[in-house]
Amino acid sequence: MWRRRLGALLLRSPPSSSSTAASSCQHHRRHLLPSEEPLALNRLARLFTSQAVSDGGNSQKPFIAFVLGGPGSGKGTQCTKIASDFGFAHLSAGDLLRHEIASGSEKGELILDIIKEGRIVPSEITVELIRKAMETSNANKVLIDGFPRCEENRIAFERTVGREPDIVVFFDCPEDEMVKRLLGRNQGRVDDNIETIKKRLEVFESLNIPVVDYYSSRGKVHKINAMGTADEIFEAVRKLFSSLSDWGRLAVEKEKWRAGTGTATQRNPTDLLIAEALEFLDGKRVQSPDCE
Ligand SMILES: Nc1ncnc2c1ncn2[C@@H]1O[C@H](COP(=O)(O)OP(=O)(O)O)[C@@H](O)[C@H]1O
Ligand SMILES: Nc1ccn([C@@H]2O[C@H](COP(=O)(O)OP(=O)(O)O)[C@@H](O)[C@H]2O)c(=O)n1
Ligand SMILES: [Mg+2]
Repeated sequence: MWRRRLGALLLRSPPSSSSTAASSCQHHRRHLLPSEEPLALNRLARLFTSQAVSDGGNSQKPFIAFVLGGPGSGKGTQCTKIASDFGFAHLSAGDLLRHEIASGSEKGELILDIIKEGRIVPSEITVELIRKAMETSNANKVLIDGFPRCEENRIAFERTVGREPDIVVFFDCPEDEMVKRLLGRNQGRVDDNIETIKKRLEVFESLNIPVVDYYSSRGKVHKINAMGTADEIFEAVRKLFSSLSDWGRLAVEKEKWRAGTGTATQRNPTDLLIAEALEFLDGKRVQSPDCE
């Protein structure tokens, strides 16, 4: 039985319902470059797991996922679900900016004017809000929702925080669907009107898609088709994060095994299981007679 379960786990391909941007992109095909290097899944998964089991959230180096997509593509909705099922802190750049407006600060007035016009707030303001929120949350896994919106955002983040994200999740949604969702959002937002929405869509195409292309060329983008119900979309999202978590556990076992717990003569069923995982992770096909 354990063998059958292991076989099923091992033979499952790496994230399947999402895809790296190199594969078909229904709504933004023309923008996305093929990945220059494949996503280093083992390394990524190991990092995901080691952060997930780190000691009480004191890690200095959280696992960072940027969550991108056009306005109304469902970033916020999906982030809430990921945070609740996978233990991420959810930092929404837009929410941080709106809190700053609500605080009545001088900066808040400038931010309000920019948001009303659908433009992008200066990077130093947004990056500083995100940096503080990361520090305060002290989380070991962080979703940064709606950021970076432009190359300037991206460069400012990487300079200030000193690193790139571990993955980028991109919600791919057709424009007419985004407009429909935004007009129905009904949260009293100053920017959910048709005039500002048009401007936001232009800004998305001209400034945000280049950021997706950049991370795509770095092999970091997982594209999710954002059409369907929120629950259907979350099934694809769940598979992506579950794969990272499953593969991460196997990678940890591999390291333990390599550290010397199993020799050929001492193998018990657990050692065999780990040996199979080892072979698979090393890129060899596992002979698993209990599975098809
Ligand atoms: N899959 C979906 N189908 C229909 N409506 C959705 C879906 N996902 C989110 N929504 C709704 O669309 C609006 C925009 O979603 P939101 O998560 O705020 O998107 P974003 O953060 O990308 O702007 C919200 O009113 C939300 O309830
Ligand atoms: N990185 C960011 C994120 C948001 N913003 C501003 O905040 C507005 C709302 O962002 P948001 O992420 O809440 O919007 P949605 O895409 O979720 O609808 C954007 O249109 C920008 O004006 C920004 O300037 N820089
Ligand atoms: Mg949002």
